[in-house]
Amino acid sequence: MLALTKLLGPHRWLLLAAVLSGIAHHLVVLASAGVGAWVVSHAITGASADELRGGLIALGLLLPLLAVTPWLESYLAHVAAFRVLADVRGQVYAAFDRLAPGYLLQRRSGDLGSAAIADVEQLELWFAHTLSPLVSAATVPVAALTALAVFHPALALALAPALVALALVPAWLRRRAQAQGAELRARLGELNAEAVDTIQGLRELITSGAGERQLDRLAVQDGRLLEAKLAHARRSGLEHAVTNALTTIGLLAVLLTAALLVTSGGLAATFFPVAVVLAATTFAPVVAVTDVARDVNLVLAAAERIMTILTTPPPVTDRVTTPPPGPIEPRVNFTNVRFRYGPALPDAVTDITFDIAPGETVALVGHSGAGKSTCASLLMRLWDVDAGSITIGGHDIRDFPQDDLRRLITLVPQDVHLFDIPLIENIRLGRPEATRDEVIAAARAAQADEFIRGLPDGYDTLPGELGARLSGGQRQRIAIARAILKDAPILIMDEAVSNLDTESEQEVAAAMASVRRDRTTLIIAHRLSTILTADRIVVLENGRVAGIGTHQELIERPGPYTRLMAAQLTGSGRAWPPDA
Ligand SMILES: Nc1ncnc2c1ncn2[C@@H]1O[C@H](COP(=O)(O)OP(=O)(O)OP(=O)(O)O)[C@@H](O)[C@H]1O
Repeated sequence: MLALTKLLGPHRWLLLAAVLSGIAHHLVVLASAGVGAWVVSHAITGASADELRGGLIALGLLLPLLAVTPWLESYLAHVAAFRVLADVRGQVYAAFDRLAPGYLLQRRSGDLGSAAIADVEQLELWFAHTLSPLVSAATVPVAALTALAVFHPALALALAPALVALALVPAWLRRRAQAQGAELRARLGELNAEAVDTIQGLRELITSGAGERQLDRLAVQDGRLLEAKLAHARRSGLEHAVTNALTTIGLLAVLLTAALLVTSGGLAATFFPVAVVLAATTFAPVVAVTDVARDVNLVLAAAERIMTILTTPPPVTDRVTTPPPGPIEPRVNFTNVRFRYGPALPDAVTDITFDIAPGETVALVGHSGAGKSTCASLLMRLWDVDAGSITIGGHDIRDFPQDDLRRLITLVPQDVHLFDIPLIENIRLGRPEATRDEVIAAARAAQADEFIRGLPDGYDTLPGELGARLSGGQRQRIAIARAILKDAPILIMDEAVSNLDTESEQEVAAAMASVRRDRTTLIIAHRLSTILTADRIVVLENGRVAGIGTHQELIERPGPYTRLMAAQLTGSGRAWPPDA
């Protein structure tokens, strides 16, 4: 609950105004019901118009408030809630940005989507529909009990046990409710993740004939969610039944006590309806809050998931605010770098030492899991090294603010993500202020201009409309165009592993040659043709450097490189030596 108030931020005053309007509303209901019952009971016992005037005037004043206060409460609570929701969503996206990708890689994208959208939406229930009724439920009965005690203390005493019992119901079921709330939100997150996974992997599922099995997995997740919902509904139903029973018992107790008091002369008969109406009205805010409070466990679970994201420390933090002075020479040095992904995990890379001279292209090669991507991630400072150092132009990369470091480096990933905005904007992500002509020039250099012009709307085509119609090679050329446009002095390329057709491969190779020109380049290389065009090759084996040199130097020494080449050539069915 404390976490929820922390999320309020500057909107707490608006919510306080909503809460005060809610209290005012319930007090007005209480007062008008009491006064109304008083007027009616006096009217039927023959009171004169003069005697009724005070009550009627009070009713006349109370009626407009009866309409205005609930409207005000609902309006202010919703405005506050929607503003808080927008703020929290912004904080969650900012946290994703801060935590990417170290934390995000460990969570499934559907589950994160669920946290960013559904969990945040769930907070509306708390801010717009629960907080104000909760405060009213705590204050209004006290006022009603006081009013009843003024008529006769026995009436207040008759009502009090039911009210106390009602307040205890949520506490009685709290632990069960909390566990169910956490379970339900987690199951929903899992189902979301499974659904997103299924949609993203549709092509693989269809081509591998595994669609049915995936549907079964989805059904299992769905079943788990259903079970969690049923458990939640059972507890919620029990709470509802107990609340109803206690309300009825409380009302009967007041009725009975009032009747006994009237017959024994302890209470004027005209106050009998007033007492009963007051007692009935007292229960309204309590019942209203137990109604919404039944789902508060869901809100608390959602808030906890959100707070986990907001409070997770980022994998890297800036230790400086300004970059080193002067021009930075694009020379990269890895010196005795060691890194592991978690305290309980083995080293992913150990004692890595190599350098890339300005304008040089170094290819990182090695078996899957050898540590190639880890080296590239460390250079981009997605994680910090555990030992050793990485420098650019002689400056430790930790001595650059992250934004400045990432301006020096551009990445062409294996599988480029295209946003559903026109292709021209997708390329422009490399440099948002670039003109259309500059974008087209970059696309031309990346061998992407021709195929883009061939699309229905050319550069204005939306990738979403194309579905999966852009090939891997075409996507990669768009990423290369982005990189050319960004024009950073250091380039990291993660070459696609999947096979491109020969034509596509030649076009990608030409695009790569164009983007590499005059840039310090680190390529995670998978293709022989790429390896052969590198100035030098760094061979990684089990997270360690197993050889550095030109292709010629490396093939002259039988070792990890020759084994790797032999394995690759056997796989591709090509003859050895490759450069023959
Ligand atoms: N996010 C991660 N969390 C934990 N371990 C990881 C993570 N990423 C990589 N590893 C581990 O670190 C080691 C190096 O992996 P890395 O991805 O750098 O290899 P790679 O040579 O790039 O492989 P590939 O060619 O298959 O991408 C491997 O043992 C891998 O299992």
